[in-house]
Amino acid sequence: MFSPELALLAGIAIFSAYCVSFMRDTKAPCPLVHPAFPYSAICFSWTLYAHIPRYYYKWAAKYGPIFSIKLGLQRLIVLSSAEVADELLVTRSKLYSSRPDMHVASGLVSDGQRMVLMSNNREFKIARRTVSGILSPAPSRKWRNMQDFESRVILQDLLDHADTSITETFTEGPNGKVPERHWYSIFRRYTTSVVMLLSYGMRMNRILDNPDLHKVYEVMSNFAHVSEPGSFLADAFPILRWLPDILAPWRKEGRRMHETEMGLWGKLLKECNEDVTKGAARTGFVPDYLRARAEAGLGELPGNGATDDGGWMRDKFLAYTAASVLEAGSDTSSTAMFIFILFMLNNPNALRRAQEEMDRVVGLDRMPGWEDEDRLPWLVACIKETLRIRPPIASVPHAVEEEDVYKGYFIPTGSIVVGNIHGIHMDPARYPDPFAFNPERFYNADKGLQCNSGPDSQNRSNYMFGWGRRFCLGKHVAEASIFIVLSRLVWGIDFYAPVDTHTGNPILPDALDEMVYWDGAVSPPKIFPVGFKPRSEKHAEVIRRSYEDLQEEWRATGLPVDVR
Ligand code: HEM
Repeated sequence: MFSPELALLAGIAIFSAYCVSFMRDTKAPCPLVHPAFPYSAICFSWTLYAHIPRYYYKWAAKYGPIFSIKLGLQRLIVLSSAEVADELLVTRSKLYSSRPDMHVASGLVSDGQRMVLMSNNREFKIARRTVSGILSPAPSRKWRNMQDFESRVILQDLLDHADTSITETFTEGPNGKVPERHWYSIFRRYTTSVVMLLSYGMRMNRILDNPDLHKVYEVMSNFAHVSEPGSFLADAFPILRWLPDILAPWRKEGRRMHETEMGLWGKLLKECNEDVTKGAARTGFVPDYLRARAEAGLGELPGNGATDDGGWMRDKFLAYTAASVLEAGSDTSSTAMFIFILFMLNNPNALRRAQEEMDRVVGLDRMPGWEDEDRLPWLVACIKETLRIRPPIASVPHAVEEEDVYKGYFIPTGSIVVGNIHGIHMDPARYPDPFAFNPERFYNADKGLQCNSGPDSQNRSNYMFGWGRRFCLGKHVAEASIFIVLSRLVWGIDFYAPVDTHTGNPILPDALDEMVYWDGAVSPPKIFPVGFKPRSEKHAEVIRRSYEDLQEEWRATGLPVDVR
């Protein structure tokens, strides 16, 4: 996204070098100013702009729980202690619940209809309320049936996959594309299928030769790319938005991407509406919504936004709200799973202890279920520690709707306020010896994964789901997925890294090395080879039988069987 703006770079680089500095304010004494800030020079190169989030937690260690950076005309305030983030993003959430103005990603690419990027306006509140209706604690349990089914598919897929990721050479595709035969694709199919089921009542029943799945990944990957901070100068310098088309290549590109997205999200909605009109028994957020809308006499409702009367979402708004659920729920959850596998391989004693606990509590004859969660405290502690030490999302931007003063710091309207999740998780006051992978800090025989991850601001084991009025809507679905998939993995599958034939050591990325992870809002580890085999013949038999039975269960629900 950098190249279309090259022509403008030279002049703007000089301007930005001037602009990139720690915040200077006139209204209040501003201890946020660090004139000696050594990183200003780095920011001279605009290409490094997008990489800034990876430095937040390091800067927090140096500059404290609240500091600010000025990037172009944007002011970024980074919150790196749980107390400060809770105070501003939760207690004062009335002021801090908007999103930064992303001209290209939100305005051009999403036509202003993408919920996750919306400011705290009427449309956003309508979307959030509607989506809560399917994702809050009670309704989210309804999807557990599908999470159970899809997690059984993962186990069979991993057995079939075996050493493929070790014996074949895989390289990461463009835009972080995952090769479809790599083991990452098995977990990604699961998470994408779960969100497709709950959004549209559709499943992704195959990985290979599945253009629909690839289309979803392509659109999600493009969107992730355009919504990264620093992708477009027009986001940071609003004056550029006035340039004519010939000098504003991002405009054409943004509109083109909007057409591509509507080719997917708009098409899914249209097909769903046709099914619902024909009386198909499809269930999920969108089909259920369309049925309710039709019953209210609004079968046809093209256009953007919501109706004045009743607040019914029009078609494009509905399509993008479902897209937001798909985008927010897919790669986030699979990233948590990849990170768990990486840390467990780096900490074999912790993994062994989790397997021993599993054998004691669950045994060989059946897979674990959610009812076992409270009886698997060591596994739960390992998952919690993984999510603490390397959250799938490192930071989230909110925007300030009205100026505010906090402990003498003046916070102007429009500032971007970043909840530095990774920084908070590395706060030694909260988590002593934060760089040590130590599940003991969460080991508690009485509590399951569901405990303490929010939104209760006083008592949280992690901050990966964000804060306040923008707190992740999919927390319950995500935690249920993470537990069911990882518990079944630990129960039934031995996973291992390839071994260096000369040294006899495992070939494994260092889970604590920053360079091992992709940049971006969601940052999974770069692909790495892992092999999978059943922990015993008995485990293999249970997995195979469960997979065969499952095909009948899919038929009974009217959903397509797995195709391999
Ligand atoms: C491990 C998995 C997940 C993580 C780490 C995660 C994390 C987050 C974070 C950090 C935010 C922004 C919070 C803020 O601005 O303060 C968010 C928002 C959101 N998440 Fe999740 N999420 C996950 C899974 C899911 C799932 C499975 C779904 C849906 C089924 C989902 C739906 C959403 C939605 C719709 C939003 C937008 C909320 C808004 O803008 O108001 N997430 N998530």
